Amino acid sequence: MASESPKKNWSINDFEIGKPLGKGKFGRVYLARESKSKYIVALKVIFKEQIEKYRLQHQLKREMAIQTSLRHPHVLRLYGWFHDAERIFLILEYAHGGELYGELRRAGYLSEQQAATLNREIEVDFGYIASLTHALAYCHEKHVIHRDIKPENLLLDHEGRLKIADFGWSVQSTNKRHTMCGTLDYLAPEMVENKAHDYAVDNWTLGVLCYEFLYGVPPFEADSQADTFRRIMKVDLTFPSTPHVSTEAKDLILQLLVKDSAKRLPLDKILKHPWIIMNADPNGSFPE
Ligand SMILES: COCCOc1ccc2cc1OCC(=O)N(C)CCCNCc1c[nH]c3ncnc(c13)N2
Repeated sequence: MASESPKKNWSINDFEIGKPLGKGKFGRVYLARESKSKYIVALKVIFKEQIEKYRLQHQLKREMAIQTSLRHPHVLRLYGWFHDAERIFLILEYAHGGELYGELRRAGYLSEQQAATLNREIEVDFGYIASLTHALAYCHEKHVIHRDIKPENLLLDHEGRLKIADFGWSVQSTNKRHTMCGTLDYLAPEMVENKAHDYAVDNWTLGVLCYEFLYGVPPFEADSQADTFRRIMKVDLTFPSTPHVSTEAKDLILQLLVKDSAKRLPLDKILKHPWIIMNADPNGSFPE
């Protein structure tokens, strides 16, 4: 849409607003249609008062500049934005399948194929960990660390392909970062300690998500944030004795949930890990 047409000064009058798609920390997301082209989009409405209250103007500007510049099949497109007196509107690619979170909660946990590389139902290779790894490798190449990957920021398109949304906490990494952000469950030890951190925080989060896809709960879940904090700092990781999780899956998780960020399995090695290979399409089509 916006990528075809010349840059336009959009306004809310250019869109017909549809059903709400969900509510995030700073705004709601709506289904919407651009009136002339009938192009379906998601419109995220953020109240300026909220952004000003938490002094997040610069962060939001950085997030929008980052997400506009990213072009990857597993990164949700930000086509453009506009604002009025009270609100900022983000014009986004619409993910018809909604949040991966919903699918995980409905299923309880995912099969190893779906989590790793392949979803047999649609015979299309876009398993979540492989897709996420490709998307993160692309972001890291562009010096972007996401830092806030969690199931509610992972969306599914109409074919069930994963799309990462909400780069709200992402940063252009020039040097080690010192900003505290996000919920604790998915944060690496160096993040929860608010220490210097770099790209490897996203590798840690991949390990957390891999565990949660397979067991249905994040690895360091606890009754209080303080206890989650303690479990992350100790890397207090246990694997429930369930038959459906292979030794290879546990090996990959153990190679990602490593306290020393320099020792976490690099993204290119994840795609060559036996668990990814053994779950790849038996017809040999390797993950993208
Ligand atoms: C600063 O903001 C940067 C952009 O953040 C987002 C862009 C698009 C989003 C969600 C984003 O942030 C997270 C958030 O607002 N929620 C968790 C609540 C809504 C969940 N979306 C549900 C949803 C369903 N089909 C969709 N198609 C496209 N985008 C969607 C959704 N959501």
